[in-house]
Amino acid sequence: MALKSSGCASCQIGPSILNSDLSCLAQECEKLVAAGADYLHLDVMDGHFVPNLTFGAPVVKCLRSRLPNVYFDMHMMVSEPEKWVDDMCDAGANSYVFHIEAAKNPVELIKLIRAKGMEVGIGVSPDTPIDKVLPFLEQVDLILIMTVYPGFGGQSFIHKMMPKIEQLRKSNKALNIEVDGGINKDTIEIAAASGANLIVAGTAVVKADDPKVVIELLRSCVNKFVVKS
Ligand SMILES: O=C(CO)[C@@H](O)[C@H](O)COP(=O)(O)O
Ligand SMILES: [Fe+2]
Repeated sequence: MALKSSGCASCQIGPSILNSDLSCLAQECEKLVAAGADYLHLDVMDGHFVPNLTFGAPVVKCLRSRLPNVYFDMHMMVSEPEKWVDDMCDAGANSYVFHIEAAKNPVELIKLIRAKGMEVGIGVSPDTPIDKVLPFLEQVDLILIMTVYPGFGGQSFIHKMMPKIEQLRKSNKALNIEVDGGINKDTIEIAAASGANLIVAGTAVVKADDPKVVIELLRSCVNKFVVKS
């Protein structure tokens, strides 16, 4: 799988492993892939940009050895995103999504990530206006719109982020717009109708009795809107 858009923003479902059983992460990842995940969304937190810690490149490297063909979408909730580009690339990351709030020089950072052969995304926290990323749309593979405050899984979806997604979709039909936070069977419709096509879902998928059913439900909902756009 690759995120690169080929003229239309196709639906892809990327479960977040943040709330899975971290004592057996590789099996949890394998389970999600078997359930139909298109990619895995890996949340890296540094305890500084966000008030939580998760994991870094060594864990990603171990997962890569167990899951050689799965796309790893790195959501880098870190204060110094330029610092981890090489390590994440060497560990086997496919995309590198930094937060606009943390980037001192977004243009240079985009170049650095591209030079390492990874796809590039920019994340936007809830309090950040969408205007901050508009200058970079042509240079990136995806924009990640946070629909919770970054830092923890299992939070409630913030509906008032939808105008950001609508504005992006209006400006570009082919842009990959990733939505992250509080996505479940009740919130997917509004996120998809607003224009999101890359769907991150943590709790709703990993805590489900049958993750496959939830992934299929999310996909069929998004596809209704992707086909129409
Ligand atoms: O980046 C984050 C949180 O900071 C997310 O990726 C969440 O981990 C998604 O989990 P749910 O909100 O779906 O439980
Ligand atoms: Fe995330």
